[in-house]
Amino acid sequence: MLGSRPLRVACIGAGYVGGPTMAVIASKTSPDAVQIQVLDISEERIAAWNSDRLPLYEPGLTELVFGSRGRNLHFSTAIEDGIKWADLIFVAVNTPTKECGIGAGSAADLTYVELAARQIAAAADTPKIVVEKSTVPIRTAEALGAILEACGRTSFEILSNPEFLAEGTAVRDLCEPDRVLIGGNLETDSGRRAVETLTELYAHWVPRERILATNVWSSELSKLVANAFLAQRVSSINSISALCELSGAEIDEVARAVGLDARIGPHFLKCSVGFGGSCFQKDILNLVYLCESFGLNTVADYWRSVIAINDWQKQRFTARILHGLYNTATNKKIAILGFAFKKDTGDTRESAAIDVCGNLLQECAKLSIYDPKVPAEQIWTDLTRRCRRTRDELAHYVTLAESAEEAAMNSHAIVILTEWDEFRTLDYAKVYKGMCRPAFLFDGRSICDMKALSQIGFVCYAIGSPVDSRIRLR
Ligand SMILES: NC(=O)c1ccc[n+]([C@@H]2O[C@H](COP(=O)([O-])OP(=O)(O)OC[C@H]3O[C@@H](n4cnc5c(N)ncnc54)[C@H](O)[C@@H]3O)[C@@H](O)[C@H]2O)c1
Ligand SMILES: O=c1ccn([C@@H]2O[C@H](COP(=O)(O)OP(=O)(O)O[C@H]3O[C@H](CO)[C@@H](O)[C@H](O)[C@H]3O)[C@@H](O)[C@H]2O)c(=O)[nH]1
Repeated sequence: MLGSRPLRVACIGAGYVGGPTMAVIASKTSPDAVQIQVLDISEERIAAWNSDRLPLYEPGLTELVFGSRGRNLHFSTAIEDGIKWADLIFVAVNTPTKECGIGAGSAADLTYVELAARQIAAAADTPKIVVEKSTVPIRTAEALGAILEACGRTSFEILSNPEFLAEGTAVRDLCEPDRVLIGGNLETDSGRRAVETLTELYAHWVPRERILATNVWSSELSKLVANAFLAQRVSSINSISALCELSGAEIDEVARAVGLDARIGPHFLKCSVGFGGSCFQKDILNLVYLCESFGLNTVADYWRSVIAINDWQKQRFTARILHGLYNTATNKKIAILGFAFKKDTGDTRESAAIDVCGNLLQECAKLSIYDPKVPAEQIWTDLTRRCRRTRDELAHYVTLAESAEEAAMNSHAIVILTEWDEFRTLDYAKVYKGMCRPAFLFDGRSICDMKALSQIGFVCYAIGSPVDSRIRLR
C-alpha cells in the first residue's frame, strides 16, 4: 500500500522473467495492496498473456495467471500510460550478447535497457523507483540513472534486484527464493526508502531475513557471479565425465560421493551434453568482458574456460555418436529425444540440442525430432539459423515427430538430449523392436538404465559411463 491506495507496480518486459515474477507477486498480494501492469512492445506476446494459451510453458504458471489476471495483474502494450501510472517500475527486458561492434560476442547488448530507460524518462511526471531486474554488467544502474536524470522531468531512485529463478521451476523459485537481493543507495534517505518499499513488496511472502540489501554494484555483480559459479560446476562435472568414460569410473557415483561433502554440496553436479539456456553463456561472456575491460586477463581466461569445456562437451558427444555409427551418419535416421535446454520448459535458447543436431546434419544424418513442449516453429527457426539453410533445404533431412516412439521407428539410433521424465520410462523393449540393427542409444543426460537397455539389445553409450566396447572411439 502507498498511503491509502495500492502500490502501483509496472514491469517493462513480459518475458520469461517479467511474466512469472509479476504473476507470483500478484498471487501473493491482495488487489488492495498491490496492482500490477506488465508491459511489452510485442503485441503478440501481450495478446498471448491475455489469452488462454500463455506465451511460455512453466509448470504452475497458468493457474497463477488465471487466478490474478484482471484482478491485480494486467498485461498491456500501453507502455507510456503504464509508466505514468506506476510508483515502482521493474525493467525486465532482454540483455543478449552483442553481435557487432566493440565487445561483439561477449559484452552485453544494453540497447533494450537503454530504450526502456528513455521510455521511462519521457513518460514519467511523478517520482519513480526504477528497479533493474534484467541481468546487466556492473555499473549499468549508473548509466540508467544518468539517462533518467538527463532526460527526465522528475526524480528517480534506481535499485538493482537481479532475478535468480530457473526455468522449469520458476514458480517454485519465486515463491520460495533462497534470497532476494536488493542493491540500492543506502547512503541517502531516499535510497533507503526505495529499498524499504521494495523490501515490503517481497515481505508479503518472503521472510525478511532472506531479503538482502547491498550496494548497487555488489548486487549487479553477484548475479553474474552466481551464474558463473553454477555453470562452472556443470563444466567441472562434465570435464570429469570424459575421464570416467575412459577409466571405468561412473560419473553419477563420483558426483554423489563428491557432493556428499557438505562443503561441496549435491546440486549442479549432474553431467550432461552441455549446459544451455539464455543465461549461463551470456552472463559468463559478460563477466569475461568485464574482467578484460579492467585488464584482468588471467581472470577472464579462467571463466572463458567454463564455456570452452561446454563447447567441447557438445562436440565430444556428437563425435561419440558418429564414431559409434561406424563413422558415417549419412542418410541414417536418428531419433532426437528432447530439444529444450532442460526439462519442464519449451525454451530452446542456447540448447545443446541445436549444436548436436546441427553437427549431425552436417554429417547428412536424417533427424526425427521429438520434444513434448517445444513448438515446431521454434525447432525450424533454430535449425535453419544454425545450419544457414532454408527450411525447404532442411526438410529432406529433418522431420518432427509427435511422440518418442514415432521418432524412433526405423531409426539407427536414439539420441537423448533433454532429460524429460517421459524418456526415463519409455517402453524401450517395444521401441527396440521397431529400430534398425544394431540399435544404438546415446544418452546425453545419463538418465536411462544402461544395464536394462543392454539386456534388451541396445548398444548403449551414456555420457560419463565407461564406453561399451562395441562403440568405436574413433
Ligand atoms: N530467462 C530466465 O530464466 C532469466 C532468469 C533470470 C534473469 N534473466 C534476465 O532477465 C532479463 C529478461 O530475460 P527474459 O528471459 O525474460 O527475456 P525475454 O526475451 O523472454 O523477454 C524480454 C521481453 O522484453 C520485451 N522488451 C524489450 N525491450 C522492451 C522495451 N523497451 N519496452 C517494452 N518491452 C520490451 C521484449 O519484447 C520481450 O518480450 C535478461 O536480462 C535475462 O538475462 C533471465
Ligand atoms: O547439474 C546440472 C544442472 C544444470 N545443467 C544444465 O544447465 C543449464 C541451465 O540450467 P538451470 O540453471 O537449471 O536453468 P536456467 O533457467 O538457465 O537458470 C539459470 O540461469 C538463470 C538466468 O540467469 C538464473 O536465474 C538461475 O538461477 C540459473 O540456475 C541447463 O541446460 C541444464 O540442463 C546441467 O547440465 N547439470
